[in-house]
Amino acid sequence: MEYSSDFLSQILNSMSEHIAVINEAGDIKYVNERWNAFSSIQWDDSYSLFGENYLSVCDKAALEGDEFGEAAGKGIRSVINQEGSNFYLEYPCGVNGQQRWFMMRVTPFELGNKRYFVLVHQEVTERKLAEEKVNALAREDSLTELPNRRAFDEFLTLEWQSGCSSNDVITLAILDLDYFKYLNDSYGHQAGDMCLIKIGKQLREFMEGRDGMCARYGGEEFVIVLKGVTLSQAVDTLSDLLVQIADLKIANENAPNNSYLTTSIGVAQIIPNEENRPEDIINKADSMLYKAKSLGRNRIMYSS
Ligand SMILES: Nc1nc2c(ncn2[C@@H]2O[C@H](COP(=O)(O)OP(=O)(O)OP(=O)(O)O)[C@@H](O)[C@H]2O)c(=O)[nH]1
Repeated sequence: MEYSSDFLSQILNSMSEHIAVINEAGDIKYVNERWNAFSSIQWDDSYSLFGENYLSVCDKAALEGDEFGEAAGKGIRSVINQEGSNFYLEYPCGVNGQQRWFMMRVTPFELGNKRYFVLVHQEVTERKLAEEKVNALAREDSLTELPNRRAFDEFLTLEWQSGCSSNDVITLAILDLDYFKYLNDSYGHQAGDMCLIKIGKQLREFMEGRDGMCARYGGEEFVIVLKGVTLSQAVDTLSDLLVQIADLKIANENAPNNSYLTTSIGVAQIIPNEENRPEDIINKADSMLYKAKSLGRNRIMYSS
């Protein structure tokens, strides 16, 4: 069955993707209506790039510091030079002041001994936003809405990497609520949950204006990373936090040490280097926490 060029062009124009075809030199030889419509929103009514060289457009963007322009130019050239059979790239694009995401796919074809390349730009904003949401949820503790252990591990690993070159000291505090089991047993799991939410709020407030992060490490354990502070500054400020938590006067009347909830804190400080690892500061702070617990709780112990 033969198709007229009108028939084929109607099909291409009915597609929601923005389609352009370039030759081996990168010259744009065809664009569909969606491409034109999108170009007119992005630039102006008359400009569609038709007749221009797409590789030059990418190179120009790259020169202006656009990393996606650079990646697009490299990827398209890799297909033209037959280093890869196809290429795709997801990239952000501001449209009417809104951030949108697109995926560009490059696929080659041959016609009359000439090689051409189809560039298909498909909008993927909805999927990208959904992915961002899932990623954010995977790093958040659903009860306290604090970053969770995964987020903390990622943060500490990144800080360690940058600390290895900057030689900046990292302070880690591990907080463990005292006799929390008694609180649960006395007032129920629901009350325990409410208490963890309150502690989460307190830690968020504590971190305001400070460089670092706090997270729920698990159960009734929380972590705080502080940057740019000396050990004595960290101990002073964390001692205040210890008092603030006690001042919440969360009832824990059956606890062996106090009639309201207290916390124990272990603090450690390390300058990251090639020989040490994030686990080292965790282990150090953890052993300080153990010491604080064994010395009677409701206290802070630290190690440089
Ligand atoms: N309500 C509530 N309880 C939790 C949650 N996660 C952990 N817990 C409770 O936290 C308690 C921790 O108990 P333990 O590890 O014995 O520690 P503790 O009673 O705080 O005693 P010390 O740490 O030795 O001072 C357990 O009763 C857990 O069930 C949570 O998300 N919600």
